[in-house]
Amino acid sequence: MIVDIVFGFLGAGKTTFITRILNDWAVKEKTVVLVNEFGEVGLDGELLAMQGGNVVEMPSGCICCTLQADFKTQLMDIIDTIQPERTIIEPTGVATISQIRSIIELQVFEGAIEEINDILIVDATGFMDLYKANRHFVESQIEYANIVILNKYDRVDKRKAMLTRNSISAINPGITVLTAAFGAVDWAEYQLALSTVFRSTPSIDVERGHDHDLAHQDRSSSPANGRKLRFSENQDALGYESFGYVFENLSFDPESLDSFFHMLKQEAAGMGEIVRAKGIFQIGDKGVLMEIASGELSTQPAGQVRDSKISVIGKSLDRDKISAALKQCTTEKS
Ligand SMILES: Nc1nc2c(ncn2[C@@H]2O[C@H](COP(=O)(O)OP(=O)(O)OP(=O)(O)O)[C@@H](O)[C@H]2O)c(=O)[nH]1
Repeated sequence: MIVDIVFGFLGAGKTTFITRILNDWAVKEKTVVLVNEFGEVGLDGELLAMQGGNVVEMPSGCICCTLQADFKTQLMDIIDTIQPERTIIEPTGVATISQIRSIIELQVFEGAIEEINDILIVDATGFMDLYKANRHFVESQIEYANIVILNKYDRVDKRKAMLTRNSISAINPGITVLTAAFGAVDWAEYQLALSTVFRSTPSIDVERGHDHDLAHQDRSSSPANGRKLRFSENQDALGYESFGYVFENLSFDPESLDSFFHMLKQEAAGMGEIVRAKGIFQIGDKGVLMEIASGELSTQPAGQVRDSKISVIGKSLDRDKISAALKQCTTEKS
């Protein structure tokens, strides 16, 4: 089995790239996608399953620290029961890649896993700011990567693109950097880059990147507002906190939702510093996916939605304000 670890910061485009692998590269049948999300309220698994992917979800924790044992068991289970040719792992946007590698490289997987590819998705629009704010985290990601996909290339000018490329090369000289918009790489170029990777043990100090004692503390998980609204929250060592809601049997008003997401995006609205937000909502008999990533709001149809849900990640989140504003967007399902 080949294992592809598709990692990268929150909202960089990991799910978008994996969707490309499944749809454009025609590897769907023999591939399992193992998804681990930052917040307890996960959406990526559902979105990938909508694409017809064979998805295994590991929400509420991080496979690089709190869920290490579960991750090992899950991987063994996938190998024993599904026997795929390829397993694509999408860790949380704040995961430490070296910890994930150390599990996959355990003796118990010897013989079952022939190749491990570390594919880093970089958001070209936000890389320089992220690097300034979290230097060690970014350096460890780039030093561990076999290949970097510089995504969101459609949203940067030539100067910024060049600056970002140069910074990546300065951290890991010789690493292949492929550019992409919406994860669309040239598969021949991609495969060639992976086949020529020199697989050595990275020389980074793994303890630098991520404090595992502090990482992803689950602060509480309590039911709120009865049957219709389930609430959960989570905190990470990089300083990001997350919380989410699952809305059972509620429909949403599209205009109120649109205003809510516009407000969420503006720090001045007092809801906190939002790094990532994504939600799928039922609007009448339709579903809609609304997201904030790299400061951009996007909305697209999402097919049939079972339960509406939202996950918000950022700093200094005002949960009361956010949840009050969200409640204003709901309507009873007819
Ligand atoms: N303009 C632009 N938007 C993109 C591109 N790639 C992804 N997006 C959008 O960026 C947002 C985040 O993409 P995802 O693929 O969900 O990112 P992710 O890394 O899986 O996000 P998390 O799992 O939440 O960390 C979505 O709204 C995508 O449609 C791109 O190349 N250009």
